Amino acid sequence: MAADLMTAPTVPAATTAFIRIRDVHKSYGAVSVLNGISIDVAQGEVLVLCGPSGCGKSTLLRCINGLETIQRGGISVGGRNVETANADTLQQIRLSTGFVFQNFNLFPHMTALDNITIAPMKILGVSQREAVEQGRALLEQVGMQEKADVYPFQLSGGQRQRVAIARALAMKPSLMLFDEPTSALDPEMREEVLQVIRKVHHEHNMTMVVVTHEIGFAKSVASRAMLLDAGRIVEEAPARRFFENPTEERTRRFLRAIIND
Ligand SMILES: Nc1ncnc2c1ncn2[C@@H]1O[C@H](COP(=O)(O)OP(=O)(O)OP(=O)(O)O)[C@@H](O)[C@H]1O
Repeated sequence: MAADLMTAPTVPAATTAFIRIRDVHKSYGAVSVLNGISIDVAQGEVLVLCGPSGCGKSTLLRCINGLETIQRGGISVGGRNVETANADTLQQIRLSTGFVFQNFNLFPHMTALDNITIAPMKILGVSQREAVEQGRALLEQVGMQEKADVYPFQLSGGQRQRVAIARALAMKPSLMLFDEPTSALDPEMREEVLQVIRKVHHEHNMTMVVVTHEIGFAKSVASRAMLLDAGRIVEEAPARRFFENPTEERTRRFLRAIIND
């Protein structure tokens, strides 16, 4: 017994990487966009990704769920290798990853509720009754229960984004990727969407990678933050330290620029 205890692994479960990114290189033709990115994200961790326009943030998100192929390196999600995955595995990785975009991408001809129920019914084979029940519960979770039968054009930007988050959650993802989810919104609407993301993380302990320049949000939710510049990691640190006391001059300059923006 004592010997077992002494030889028991000492690495805590929390350090197990849910996303493992190793030396990733990605280019579009002759243009190198990601130049050797390596980072792990643990289960339940929130990683905030920031950096100047064109530095490769969206490309990295798309590589994580296999929407883009990489030229070198490796990415695994939940123990599944993305770059060597066959079509079935790739489909599983994508289905278990919720992707929330800057511009919502809701189906304009469908109500809020139909936007949420369509994929679980068509892709997962969930019955209409169950999908509607679950859809209404998700609308309630994002504070949109009154708007189930309303079309996207009748909603504010913040409300559309909350429906988009509920739609992603309807697929019961184990990972959520957010690509600048609040940058198309005015300040008041930003806060309502950020609250919903905080709540989702809190209630589901979901692993998240969030491209955002919302410092207050990042400090309150993110475990870690990272600055990308020209496809390279400039700095990666616990979120509070990253935003309050960064090591790199490039990070300090970037943070000053977004604060003054
Ligand atoms: N499909 C594509 N084909 C060719 N070049 C692309 C493609 N997608 C992105 N790029 C280029 O890759 C670079 C990185 O783009 P990406 O969208 O990842 O940057 P970003 O950091 O998310 O920028 P932003 O903050 O402006 O959204 C840019 O120079 C962009 O023009």
